[in-house]
Amino acid sequence: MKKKIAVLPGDGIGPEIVQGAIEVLRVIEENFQHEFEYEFGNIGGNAVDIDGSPLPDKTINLCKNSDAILLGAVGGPKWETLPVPLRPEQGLLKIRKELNLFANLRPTTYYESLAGSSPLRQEIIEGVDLFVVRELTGGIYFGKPSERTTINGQSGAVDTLVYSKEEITRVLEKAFEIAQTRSKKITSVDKANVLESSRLWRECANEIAKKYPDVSLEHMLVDNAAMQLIRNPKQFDVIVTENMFGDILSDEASVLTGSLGMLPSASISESGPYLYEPIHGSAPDIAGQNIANPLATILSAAMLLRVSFQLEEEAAIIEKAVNAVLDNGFRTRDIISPNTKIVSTTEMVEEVKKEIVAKLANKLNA
Ligand SMILES: NC(=O)c1ccc[n+]([C@@H]2O[C@H](COP(=O)([O-])OP(=O)(O)OC[C@H]3O[C@@H](n4cnc5c(N)ncnc54)[C@H](O)[C@@H]3O)[C@@H](O)[C@H]2O)c1
Ligand SMILES: CC(C)[C@H](C(=O)O)[C@@H](O)C(=O)O
Ligand SMILES: [Mg+2]
Repeated sequence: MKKKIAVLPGDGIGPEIVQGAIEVLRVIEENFQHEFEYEFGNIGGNAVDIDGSPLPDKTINLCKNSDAILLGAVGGPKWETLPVPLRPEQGLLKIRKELNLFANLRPTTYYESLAGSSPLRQEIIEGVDLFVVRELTGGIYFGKPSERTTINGQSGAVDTLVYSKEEITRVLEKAFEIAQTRSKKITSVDKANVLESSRLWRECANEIAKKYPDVSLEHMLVDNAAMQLIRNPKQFDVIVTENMFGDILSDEASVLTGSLGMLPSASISESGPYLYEPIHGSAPDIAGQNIANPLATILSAAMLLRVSFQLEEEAAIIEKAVNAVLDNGFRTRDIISPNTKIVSTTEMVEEVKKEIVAKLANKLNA
């Protein structure tokens, strides 16, 4: 099968981790007789430098004409003082909006061998398996006005949190569908004690819940949810929430697995193409040193195979290989713990590739 993947490495550690994920995809191609075509595009700060825009038209066209998109991360100090339209993050927000990627799926899985890398006690995180569904194209990230202004003669600023019923409903529907395939429990997170948009969100959730009688719905205020995620994360299965709450809670959830460098994501629309990226950023503090953890991006590539290309076996073998590499004690610095072996980004990628090949050989010999 020939499929086209748009590859947007972005900034900071983006190119290093995306390179790793592509190498893993190539091993899958060779061993499963697939053919993927990779076409590269600029996004973020590098696109500002090269094309004068954080999301050039040619990148949008490339994405629209591909079967799936793999993205690294954008941003960095170099571009922080640019005018808003030229900020790297604007490129990311715009591609999400252009492709109508309204639901961002962020699974958080417990890895037994990483228990020692989490600041939380093993009994708290053991067996955690939660799935954040984050609304991605609405809310305070996109509401207008968003600008500097004058308030009572003083300089001020305004951002606008706005949601239509349709925007809320479609992401909630998606979350209920996902919950039906898992343990049939949803926690809808909001701030309905304060925000009108959250009260609408809660109403919509209650309405949709009637269509899914097999799924149990609970509501939780976001401040409590942030605390419960650390106190007792195993109470959660699917968490559905609006854009900014989902951004914050999913970074928090990554601590349960041991590191931000472990969490993949898929951003989906009604029609595709879908976009896959790690949940972390461009990590300027460690960029260019070959020490970043490539596993979140490799796991994002696995999600791409599963969700966009329906290649379940191929996705699963990548995930199993990642597990095995961790079990074998290989660690980038962010997940180091006693009695493990520190490896570089490229060495970690090599270990994952070796494990995939070894697993396939074992299967053949079985
Ligand atoms: N999706 C994206 O492209 C995305 C997401 C978040 C932040 N950003 C951007 O990234 C830049 C840096 O933001 P930040 O520092 O707040 O967040 P960040 O996620 O880049 O980094 C936070 C911390 O986690 C570490 N980290 C992140 N990914 C890692 C990995 N794969 N391996 C090892 N350590 C890792 C970093 O070294 C840093 O200490 C900003 O410009 C921000 O806007 C982009
Ligand atoms: C870089 C930023 C715009 C982005 C977001 O807030 O969505 C990031 O934090 C993420 O989680 O993908
Ligand atoms: Mg984020």
